[in-house]
Amino acid sequence: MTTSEKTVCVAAPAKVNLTLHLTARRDDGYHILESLVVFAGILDRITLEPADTFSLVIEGPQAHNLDALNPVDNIALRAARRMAALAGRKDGVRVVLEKNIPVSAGIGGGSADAAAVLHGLIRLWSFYPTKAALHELALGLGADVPVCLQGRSTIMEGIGDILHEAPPLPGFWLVLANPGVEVSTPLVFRAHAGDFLPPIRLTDTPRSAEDMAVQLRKGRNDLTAAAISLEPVIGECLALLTALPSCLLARMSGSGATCWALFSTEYEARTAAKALRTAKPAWWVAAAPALHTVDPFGLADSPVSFTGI
Ligand SMILES: C[C@](O)(CO)[C@H](O)COP(=O)(O)OP(=O)(O)OC[C@H]1O[C@@H](n2ccc(N)nc2=O)[C@H](O)[C@@H]1O
Ligand SMILES: Nc1ncnc2c1ncn2[C@@H]1O[C@H](COP(=O)(O)OP(=O)(O)OP(=O)(O)O)[C@@H](O)[C@H]1O
Repeated sequence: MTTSEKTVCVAAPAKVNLTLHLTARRDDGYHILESLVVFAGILDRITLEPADTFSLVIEGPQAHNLDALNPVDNIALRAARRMAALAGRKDGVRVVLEKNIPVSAGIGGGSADAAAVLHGLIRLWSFYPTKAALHELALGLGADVPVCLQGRSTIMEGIGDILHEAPPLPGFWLVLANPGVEVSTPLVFRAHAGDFLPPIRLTDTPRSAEDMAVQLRKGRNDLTAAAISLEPVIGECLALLTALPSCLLARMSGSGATCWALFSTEYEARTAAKALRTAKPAWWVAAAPALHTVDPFGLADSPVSFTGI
């Protein structure tokens, strides 16, 4: 655990939607969805230090993509302020964010950061809100924050607020590829044609990565066509991932543009990632294991870099 007397270090792993079925649109514009979510060993890292005021420092390979954002609008800082309000605290916290996850990429980087801040402040402040209060705070920050807070393979329903434990899943590896375009989640939802089909769930507990891929193949990401209509390069990304040797299945995550390819082994995933990096040197490409249960403090301490490089 990277917790000294004065600082807490927390991991914020990327979220990956293995399926994303939209089943309805609410009057307020939000969509009812059903999604099988896992986490991948690609992380932002957050360090929290006690301070009189709230401040944020962003570093790491993806930091420049947040340069234009006013720090007070950063979801990590918003999460900290709301937690302080819930705790009735008058002091602040200094947040250091190591940004490794691409921004506006469909793999929940901001949501993961927010969830990590909440975990970290619970520890730093020894403040234990009720489960209901914490869930409400998380959902108020964004639809993906509750699942990130949960930090384990989950079937997500409602607008992202209803969470069920996923069936036991096998170990597997992912290659994540982002073709270098930021995609706005609201714009992708808006571009969705509005046809709703029933969700396709895993029928049996998958015995292997291959078995899981066979079952997932019947499932969908219902935002794919909308995202491709906004950024056609996502179609190319999916085609290249699908064609990688040993790839069992490729799909888009969330509202894109990041797509994933599923592999049985680390060796296959790393070999495929290397080939894709050679073909597309300007893209962000990472090989990562699926993490079925996230220990946000233990993972932050991991000697493995988990930064996607
Ligand atoms: C698409 C997913 O990434 C799947 O995991 C999430 O549902 C999106 O989660 P998120 O980025 O945390 O979403 P929010 O920040 O709450 O919402 C951004 C925008 O996405 C759209 N949105 C989001 C979630 C949802 N269930 N229905 C929606 O229509 C809304 O237009 C909303 O204004
Ligand atoms: N800490 C943060 N990390 C990333 N984006 C942030 C952060 N704070 C605020 N944002 C803003 O949030 C928006 C969405 O960013 P994020 O990287 O979370 O998108 P995403 O991966 O598509 O999320 P999701 O998959 O949950 O829809 C961007 O406009 C970005 O400027």
